[in-house]
Amino acid sequence: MNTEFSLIDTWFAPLSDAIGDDCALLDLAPGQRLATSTDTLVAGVHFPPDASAEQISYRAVVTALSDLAAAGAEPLAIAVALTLPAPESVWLEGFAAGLKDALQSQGVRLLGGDTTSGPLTVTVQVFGALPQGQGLQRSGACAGDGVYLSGCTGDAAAALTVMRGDWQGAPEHADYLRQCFYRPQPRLQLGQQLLGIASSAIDVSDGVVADAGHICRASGVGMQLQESALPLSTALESLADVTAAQILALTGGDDYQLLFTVAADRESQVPEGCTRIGEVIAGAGVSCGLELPSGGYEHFAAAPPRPVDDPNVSCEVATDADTEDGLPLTGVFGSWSQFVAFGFGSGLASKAPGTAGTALAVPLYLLLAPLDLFAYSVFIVAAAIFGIWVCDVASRELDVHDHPGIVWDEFVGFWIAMWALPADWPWLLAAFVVFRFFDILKPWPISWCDRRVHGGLGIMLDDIVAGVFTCALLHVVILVS
Ligand SMILES: Nc1ncnc2c1ncn2[C@@H]1O[C@H](COP(=O)(O)OP(=O)(O)O)[C@@H](O)[C@H]1O
Ligand SMILES: Cc1ncc(C[n+]2csc(CCOP(=O)(O)OP(=O)(O)O)c2C)c(N)n1
Ligand SMILES: [Mg+2]
Repeated sequence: MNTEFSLIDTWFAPLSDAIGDDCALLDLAPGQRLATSTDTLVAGVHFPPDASAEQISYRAVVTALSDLAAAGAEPLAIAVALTLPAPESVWLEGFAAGLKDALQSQGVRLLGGDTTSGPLTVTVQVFGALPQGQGLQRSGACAGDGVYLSGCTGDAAAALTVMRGDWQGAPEHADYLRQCFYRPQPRLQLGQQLLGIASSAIDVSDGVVADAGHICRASGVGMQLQESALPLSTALESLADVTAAQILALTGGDDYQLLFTVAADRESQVPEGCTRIGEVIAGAGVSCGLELPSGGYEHFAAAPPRPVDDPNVSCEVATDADTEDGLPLTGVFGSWSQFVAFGFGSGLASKAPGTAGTALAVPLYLLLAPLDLFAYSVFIVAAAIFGIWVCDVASRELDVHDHPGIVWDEFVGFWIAMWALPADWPWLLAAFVVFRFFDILKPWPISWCDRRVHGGLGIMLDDIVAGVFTCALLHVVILVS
């Protein structure tokens, strides 16, 4: 009978010489650093409920090890916590076989774990070693660095659609895609090779754009990605619509490739097989030629993005709306708050939406310029308070924080910049240039507002401060000249 302890003795103890005590002891060589990380997989959330036990355990181990790859650490050992509804021997045999396969193929020891009854859930903690003082992190990317991707993305997300029965288009690729989902290769060797080369790194679990966003937030930078540079597998290329394939490669998670940045003088050292897909820029957020309505997978998000419904036609992230250049128009114009937050459409510019929004703020300013200073001040305060609310509503509706197309903040920032300045062209031009300078380069404390303040206030505050700085600077110019 499979009770808790007999189950452990039967299925897990044979896989390890460290099992049996309250704690496992792991010796590290002198001068080494421990890298450790924990990840949980839940049936129905991380893998289809009908996945085999062998597929589940193998995938749980390799996806958890992927975090060591992202740190550049050498994998040493893992611990596995298993929650399962019933201790069925056949299932446990499969689970132990997948676990053994993963331990052997990845060269790690099983240190121990925990076994409980409940809904099927697998948690894997991984332990790795790094040379003293080294380790790749999400922070460290600098403007001018190249953005690189190891291998192809989008395949695991496409696999999910195949498994759901939503994609019949490419039966010859079905096995390849299933392998991508259930047996991703954690890029452990590549991660170690990147120590001393990459300025930042992350593994792609949530999706390229979402994970690029994690690097941007941790590093205080922005990224410009080129969708045409994305490597696509033959399976993904077989999608009739190349834009749908690119959106899948940008937003589909579960691929466990590495996304990393490299300073210009090290780019020649980037190992083969990695593709330059963009550049780190000053500012914040990730942009690309395609407007993506969602930033990738996030637990508890109102509607987690499902990659493809019918890839031969289009991509789900774009199918719930009439699209133009991949942008869901109903997503933007479906509510008046989005229409306003997107600067009456000016924020839809595919290049430099912030600058496009500021450009529209200029003629709007000319309409306001006849107001006396008191009325103008009241208007700006009202526009700022209204902006906090409307940007919050729009970003919640779109499920993207600080979408680059939201430019009401640029309107208000520019109007603040022009406060009490002469309404003629030299000053308009000066305010435009200086405001864009502050808003794009985000010197402290603008960068702090951008990263640390959230919601509608977070969207507005950095532009308000940039506007105040611009205004102050131009008034100093008036005083001294
Ligand atoms: N419940 C938690 N308690 C403590 N730290 C957590 C918890 N959940 C996530 N974290 C930490 O938050 C960070 C981001 O988590 P996550 O995005 O899941 O990373 P990853 O993609 O590498 O698994 C990691 O440093 C992780 O250790
Ligand atoms: C059945 C099923 N539906 C949807 C997905 C897609 N999915 C679920 S969680 C996730 C993101 C990665 O999981 P998370 O727990 O965030 O991993 P971490 O980033 O912590 O490594 C993705 C893309 C999936 N893997 N399986
Ligand atoms: Mg995690």
